[in-house]
Amino acid sequence: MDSKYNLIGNNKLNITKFKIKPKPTPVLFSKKNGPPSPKKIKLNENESNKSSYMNGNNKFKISIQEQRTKLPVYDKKNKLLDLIRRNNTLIIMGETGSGKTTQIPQYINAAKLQNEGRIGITQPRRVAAVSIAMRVAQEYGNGQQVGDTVGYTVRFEDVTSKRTKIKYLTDGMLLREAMFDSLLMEYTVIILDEAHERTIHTDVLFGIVKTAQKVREAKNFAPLKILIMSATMDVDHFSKYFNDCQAVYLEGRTYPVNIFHTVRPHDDYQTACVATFFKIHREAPANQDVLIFLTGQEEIEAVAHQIRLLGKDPEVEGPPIRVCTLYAAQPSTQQMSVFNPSPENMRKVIVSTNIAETSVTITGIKYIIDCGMVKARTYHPATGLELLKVQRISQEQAWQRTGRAGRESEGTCYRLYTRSQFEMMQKSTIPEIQRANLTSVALQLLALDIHALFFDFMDKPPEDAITAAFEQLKLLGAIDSVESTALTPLGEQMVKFPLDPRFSKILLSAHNFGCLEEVLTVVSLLSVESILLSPPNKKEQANSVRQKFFSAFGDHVTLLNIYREFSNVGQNMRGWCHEHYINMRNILQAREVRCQLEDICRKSGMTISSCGSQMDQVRKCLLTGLFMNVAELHRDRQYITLDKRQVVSIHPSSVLHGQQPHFILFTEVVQTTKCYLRLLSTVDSDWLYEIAPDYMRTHSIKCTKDS
Ligand SMILES: Nc1ncnc2c1ncn2[C@@H]1O[C@H](COP(=O)(O)OP(=O)(O)OP(=O)(O)O)[C@@H](O)[C@H]1O
Repeated sequence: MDSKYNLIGNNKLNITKFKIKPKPTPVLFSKKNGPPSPKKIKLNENESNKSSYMNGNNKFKISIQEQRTKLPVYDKKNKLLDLIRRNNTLIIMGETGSGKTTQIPQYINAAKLQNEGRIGITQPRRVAAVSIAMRVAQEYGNGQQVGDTVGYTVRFEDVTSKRTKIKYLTDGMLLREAMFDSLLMEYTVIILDEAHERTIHTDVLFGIVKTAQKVREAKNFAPLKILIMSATMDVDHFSKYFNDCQAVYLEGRTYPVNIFHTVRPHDDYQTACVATFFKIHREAPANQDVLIFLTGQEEIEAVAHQIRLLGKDPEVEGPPIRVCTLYAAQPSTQQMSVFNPSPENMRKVIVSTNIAETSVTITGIKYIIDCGMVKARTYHPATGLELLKVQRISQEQAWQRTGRAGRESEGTCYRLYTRSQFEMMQKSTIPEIQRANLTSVALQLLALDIHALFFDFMDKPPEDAITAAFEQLKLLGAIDSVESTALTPLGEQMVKFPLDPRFSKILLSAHNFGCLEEVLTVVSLLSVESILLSPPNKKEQANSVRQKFFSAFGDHVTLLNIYREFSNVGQNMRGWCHEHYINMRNILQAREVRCQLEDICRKSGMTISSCGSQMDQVRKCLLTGLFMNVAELHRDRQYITLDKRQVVSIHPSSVLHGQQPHFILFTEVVQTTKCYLRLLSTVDSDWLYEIAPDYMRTHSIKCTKDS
C-alpha cells in the first residue's frame, strides 16, 4: 500500500479532502502492536501448522467443522479443559476471533464438565447473544436448531428448551434470573464473556456469581464454575478480585489486521468516514464488506444516507452498495438482518454504534472504519444530572473494533484518529458502575436482600452515587429509609418492570389518576429512540405537518397525540408515517414495548384505565416518578432545576421551545454547548406539594408563584 495516499481522488463527490497515512510501514496486528498480553500461563501448542490456512479467500472451500479446527483455541483444547477442570474460577484471555465465545462452551459440553447443569455465557448485548447462539447451533449441525442443545435468552425472548445445554444470554437477563434464584442453580458453569466491557450488569454479576459459588460450596450443592473471558482486560485486577484465581492466555490469532491512523486529527469524523468508505469502495473487489463505527442513531442515519446518495452517482466507481444500519433502538429483526450475506458482486457497508464492537462476527467484513468516538451515559451525583455525551473511546475499545476484522481472512482497520491521539486514549473504559445512576442497581440488589453499600464490587462506585440512589429509592417509595435492606410492597412491584425505577413508579401510580392506558404509551415512547424525524432540509415542513399534534402541555402529550392517531391508521401505516415524518421503525418498536409492559401490568393485577382527554392526569402521573426533574423559570428568564439549582435551557426540539412556562418537568438532559432539557411537560407548582410533599419538605424547596 502507498505510504501516503489521497483519500478522495474524486472531488465531484464534494467531500472535504483529507489525507490518511498508514504508519511508516503498515502495522500488522501482532502481539507487539496489539493489546498487551498478560504474563500468565501461555498455551501455545503446535502454532506452526497455522500458515496453511492464512488465506481467507479459501474460506468457502472449507467446511464449518474444518473452520473450527483452524481456530487458535483448537490446539489448546485439552490443556484448556484440564485447567477448567482443576480450577473453580479461571480467567481466559485470547485474541479477538480466536474462538473463545463459540468454541469453549462446546468443548466443555463435549467433555461433560457441566454435569447435569447448564453452561451460561453472558454477552453485554442481545445482538451478540442471538447471533452467536445461531452460529454455534449451526456448528453443531445434524439439523440442530437454536433452542435445542444451544439456545439464547434476551429481554422478552427465550429460545431454550429442556434439551438446552449451552445458553447464551445478556448480562441483564442473568441478573434478572439471579433475582429469582440468587444461587443460579440452573447453571454449573457460568462464563462472563467480554468482561472488559464492565457494564453495570456484569459488574453486579461478578459479585453475585462469586457469592453463589461460595454459598453452594458451603451448602454442599452442585459446584459452580466461573470463567471470565475477554481479549482485552486487566488480568491482575480481575484475578485479585476473584481470590487470586488462575489466568490463562491463549496465544495466536486467526488473521492479521493492518491498522492505519490518520495523519492529522479529524473533528468532522462523519465526513472522514464517508471519504474513507469511498476510498475503499473504489479500490476493493466486491463482496469485501465494510463496518463503520459511529456514535448514535442520528449520525448513523446521516452517514448511511450520504453513502446511499453518493453510491448512486454514476461517476462513482465500484460495485452496487447495500447500506445497513445497526443501533440499539432498532427492532431485533432489523438488527439481525445485517448478518445476511450480500448477493454476489455487491458491497455491504454496516454503519453501527458500539453495539457491534465486541463478540460479533459478521461474515464478509474485511474493512473497519473507526471514528474513535462513543456515546456514553454519565451521571453526576452532585448535580443529579445524567448526561449522554460523545467522548473518545478507550484503547481497549479501539482494539475490540479492530478485532471485528481478521476473523475470516486478513483485514484492514482505518482509525480516524492519529497515532498520538490513540496513545493518549485511556487504556480501559471507566466501568459503567462508576459513572452511572445507581438507582436501578440498588433496587435490584435490594430484591436480593443486599444493600449496595455492602456489596462486594470489583471497583466500588462513588459513595455519593450510592447515597443518591438510596435517597431516590426512598423518595420513590421503594424503601422506607435509606438504611433499609428491605423493599416496600411498592418497591417489590417496581422490580417486576424492566425499567428505570422512576418509570416503573409512574406506571404503578397510574391507577390513582385513572390513566394507565396513556402512561403506558408515554413510557413506551420514552423507552425507544425518537419517533420524530426532522431531516435538516425539511425541518419546517415536518413541524408544520405535525402541528396538529402539538400540545401546549408539552412533548409527552404531543407524543401521546401522535401515537393515538397512529393506532387508528390501520393498513396505510407506512404512508401515514412518511407523510408525518414519523420514524416507523421506532414507533413500531414502541408498540412492541407497550404490549410487553401492558402484559406485566395485567399480570400484576392492574386495571388498564383511561383518562380520555384529561391530560392533567397524565402530567400529574408523570410527576410521581419525575418530581426530581423539575425546573423553574426565574426573573432573568433562565430556568433553574429545583433539585440541584442547575442553570438549564429548553432544547430546541421541544414543542415548548420559545415559550416560557413557569414550571417544567423534564425527562432528560443533554449537554452540548449548554445543558438542555428534552421531552418536557408543563406542571403546576401545587402538584409538586400534592404529589411529592416529602421531597419538597426535605429539600426545603420553595416555589415562587405560578405566573
Ligand atoms: N457467524 C459467523 N460466521 C462465520 N464465521 C464465524 C461466525 N461466528 C464465528 N465465526 C468464526 O469463528 C471465529 C471465532 O469466533 P468467536 O466469537 O468464538 O471468537 P472470540 O475469541 O470469542 O472473539 P471476540 O473476543 O472478538 O469475542 C471467528 O473468528 C470466525 O472465524
